[in-house]
Amino acid sequence: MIRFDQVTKRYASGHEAVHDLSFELAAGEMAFITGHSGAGKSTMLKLIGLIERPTRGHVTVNGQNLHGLRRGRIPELRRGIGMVFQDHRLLMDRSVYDNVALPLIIAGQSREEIARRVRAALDKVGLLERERAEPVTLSTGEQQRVGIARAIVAKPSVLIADEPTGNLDPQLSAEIMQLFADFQQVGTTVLVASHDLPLVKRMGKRVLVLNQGRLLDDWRPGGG
Ligand SMILES: Nc1ncnc2c1ncn2[C@@H]1O[C@H](COP(=O)(O)OP(=O)(O)OP(=O)(O)O)[C@@H](O)[C@H]1O
Repeated sequence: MIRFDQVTKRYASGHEAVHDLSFELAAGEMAFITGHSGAGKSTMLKLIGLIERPTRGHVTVNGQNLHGLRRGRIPELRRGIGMVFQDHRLLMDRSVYDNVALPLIIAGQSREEIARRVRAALDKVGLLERERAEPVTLSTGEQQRVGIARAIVAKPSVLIADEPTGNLDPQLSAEIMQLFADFQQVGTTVLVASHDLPLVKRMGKRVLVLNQGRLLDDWRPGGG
């Protein structure tokens, strides 16, 4: 689960990117964040991953209030959160397998466990056959799938994604969004920031609309 209680984020520049934002995403729920460029979407996701801290208010992830979370406990929190970025941030000189294995290596898992989990993650994103490939030899859509496999390989209970389809054509974008919906089906809490309003609407999930850092609308399927 993810909860924001009256969260404001003012950057050192003085710019208020998020203003008095409150919402809750229940465990296993999926939502999109949409809004104009600069509306605060990335900032919201950064607050969840503790890449940024709020100026005011509280962010709670999986029942844990991040306010006052000691630095030493941040890695543990991050293990429970899978993050996907538009530019996927893959290591281009490593194989697909090594890229996906990275979070598990950092977590100190055994080789056998890593092999089992990496293959399960690659299987979920349809790239099992490409584990030895280098990311440069893959298409943009496939590279994004590797980024998603890396995000979910440690079985996080929360998955957040920032414009994961930004560079993809409509067909590939729809497939990637469906992949996120599939992770929700198995119980993951999923929050995806996207500009692509037509695609977001087609997915039929909850939509949080941001405008200048404020929550303008909280649309739920079925009008609930
Ligand atoms: N580190 C920073 N320092 C100062 N201002 C920032 C910083 N990061 C973001 N901002 C500003 O905060 C506002 C919100 O930015 P944010 O990246 O959260 O928006 P966004 O909705 O994700 O935009 P986009 O769709 O263009 O990625 C913008 O005006 C941006 O310039």
